[in-house]
Amino acid sequence: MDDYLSIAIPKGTLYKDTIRVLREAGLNVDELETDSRKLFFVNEEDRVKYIICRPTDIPTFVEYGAADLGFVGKDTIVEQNKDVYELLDLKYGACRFVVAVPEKTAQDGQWEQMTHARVATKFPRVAQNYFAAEGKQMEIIKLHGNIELAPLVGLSEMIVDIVSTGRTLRENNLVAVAEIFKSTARLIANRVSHRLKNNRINPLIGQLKEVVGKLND
Ligand SMILES: Nc1ncnc2c1ncn2[C@@H]1O[C@H](COP(=O)(O)OP(=O)(O)OP(=O)(O)O)[C@@H](O)[C@H]1O
Ligand SMILES: O=P(O)(O)OC[C@H]1O[C@H](OP(=O)(O)OP(=O)(O)O)[C@H](O)[C@@H]1O
Repeated sequence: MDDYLSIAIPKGTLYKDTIRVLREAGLNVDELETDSRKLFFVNEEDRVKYIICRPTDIPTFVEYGAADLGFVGKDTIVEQNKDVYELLDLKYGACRFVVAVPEKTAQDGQWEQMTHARVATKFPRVAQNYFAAEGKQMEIIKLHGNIELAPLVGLSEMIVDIVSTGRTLRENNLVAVAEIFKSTARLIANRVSHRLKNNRINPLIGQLKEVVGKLND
């Protein structure tokens, strides 16, 4: 194990806020702000390696130790249930897991009687656990995106998905009928790195805590 700290950064929705908190925590992230297609950067001065990943792959990189640390949504952590250590709630990337149904189904209360409906989702474990706890045996249909499409075209009766502003649901005539849990971005660590690189990781956690505290004042 070398003395570099490797950090997995999610592309997409969480990218900008992640870069921002790292910069404010004192790291030089200039290279990550260029319009580049490079997926791996090394900053020799900070002795940090940056790995640019798909958000859903972050827990895998961290679990295997390809990255010591990762930034990822709580939704993804819960869904994947990997053997990683959750260190910090970063507060940004706020969204909610909901069950949503077509407006009409919500209005006539039909969805509450449904015990064997089809549920489209990107998060089968979350959906399965939720409905099991409700005593409902739904058929979970795994999709990889644009989940809101499923009820519109008859693929499913309902969906389990994350909602932030609610715009996507509204524009597709869907209504949230139950909240499963709230999610924000988290800092996760590989279990071995967390022990062996604590001299690098602990100061960064301290800095990040301060940054997150300030951003939420
Ligand atoms: N609309 C949103 N508002 C706030 N946070 C969101 C929103 N959508 C997603 N997130 C958060 O950002 C994380 C990454 O979402 P993003 O849409 O960038 O990637 P993805 O398409 O889900 O991942 P992948 O490309 O690996 O399938 C989510 O897991 C969630 O925590
Ligand atoms: O409430 P809103 O602010 O409209 O945001 C919610 C949307 O954001 C996420 O989609 P994402 O952009 O991750 O795309 P995806 O459908 O491919 O997962 C989520 O799956 C919703 O579709």
